[in-house]
Amino acid sequence: MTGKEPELSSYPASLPHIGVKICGVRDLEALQVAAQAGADWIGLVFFSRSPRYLTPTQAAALVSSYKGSLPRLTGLFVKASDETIQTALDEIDLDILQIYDTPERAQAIRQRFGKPVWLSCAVHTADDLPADAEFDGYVIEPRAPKNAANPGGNGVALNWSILRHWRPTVPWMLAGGLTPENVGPAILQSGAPAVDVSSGVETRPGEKSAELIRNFVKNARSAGHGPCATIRN
Ligand SMILES: O=C(O)c1ccccc1NCC(=O)[C@H](O)[C@H](O)COP(=O)(O)O
Repeated sequence: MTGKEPELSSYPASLPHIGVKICGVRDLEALQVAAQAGADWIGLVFFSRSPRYLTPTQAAALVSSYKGSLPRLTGLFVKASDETIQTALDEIDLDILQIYDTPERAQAIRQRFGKPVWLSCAVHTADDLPADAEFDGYVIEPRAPKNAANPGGNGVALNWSILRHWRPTVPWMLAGGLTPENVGPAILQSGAPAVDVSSGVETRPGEKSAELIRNFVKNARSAGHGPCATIRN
């Protein structure tokens, strides 16, 4: 596909609840549990250095082995070439492309593939928050630690309060270091309309826990009944 504007509304501006993305899903149990717990998106990591990596063929097989109603499928790409993205799309019908790259490159990907693009933004202070741009969503994450092999999935948390008064016109979600225990305070302190988790629902890198996924979704949704989250939705 070339030069197409994305048609899908990929994001939760209209969701009646706090949006939840379970990222780095690699097996059928995690997919089932996430879907049945009510996750809005699952993330599939197409970056070979990640412990959550799936080849496009593996990802397609995983998704087609689940017979229930699927959350939206988000594919994660790090500094990926058009060819890498096209290879994934040839195998699996991703709803959203989550891009770790420059805004310019992410914009080019959006135009090239005609899919909604979420730009992953590495943030340390409020000055790092992105200005409004032509994206379908932002994933706001902490900067990766200096020695990290991957730009995300590191279990490191942001100072959530820097987001409290941020009002982008583009929908966004909070990621980084979230767990079933801290997701409620994170939503209330940041005002995030949606949250994204990977290592916080794992027993070790790449191994998702059914119990932690269920608790994460439940606690995120409960936090959504608070006054701060109501304002944001
Ligand atoms: O999860 C990975 O291994 C990964 C690799 C390369 C790019 C992104 C990756 N993960 C992104 C995410 O899972 C989330 O967007 C986010 O960073 C949450 O991570 P965590 O702190 O582990 O909850």
